[in-house]
Amino acid sequence: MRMLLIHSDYLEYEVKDKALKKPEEISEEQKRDRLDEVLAAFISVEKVDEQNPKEVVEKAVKEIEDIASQVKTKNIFVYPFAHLSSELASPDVALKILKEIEEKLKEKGYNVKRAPFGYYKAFKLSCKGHPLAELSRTIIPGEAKKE
Ligand SMILES: NCC(=O)N[C@H]1[C@@H](O)[C@H](n2cnc3c(N)ncnc32)O[C@@H]1CO
Repeated sequence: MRMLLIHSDYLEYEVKDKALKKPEEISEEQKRDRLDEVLAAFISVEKVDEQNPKEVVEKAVKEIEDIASQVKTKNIFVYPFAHLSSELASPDVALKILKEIEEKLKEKGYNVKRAPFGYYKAFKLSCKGHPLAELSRTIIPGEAKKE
């Protein structure tokens, strides 16, 4: 899994078009949304993550919690982003993993939104520019076989 984490004054998106034949079903409200004072987590779920989704979810949540506490925000935007890797997981596995990251963070008391999966979206972001405002993480499941 590859994550780009941006601490931002806000993130807002608007769904534009389908990017998959069968994108995630969404309500009218989910077609656009916004969160202020947010840690945006742009996530590419990778093929290797399919070997141990549970462990990847746990590691991703831990990394996001760690950074959220450093930048002092409880607002998290989980954003599916297929542009950080050339070895993407299947959409079904990717969506399942992203939903579990969202759920785990909510269980831990974070205010979490997740952008819709399988769409092209316009988005606006206002990076805060401090030294921890732009970070990236690579997560590999421990038992992953080295090919
Ligand atoms: N910027 C627009 C966009 O990325 N759209 C992506 C994601 O919303 C989602 N998607 C598909 N596979 C994946 C994956 N492995 N990891 C994350 N998202 C995925 O499906 C769209 C087309 O690839």
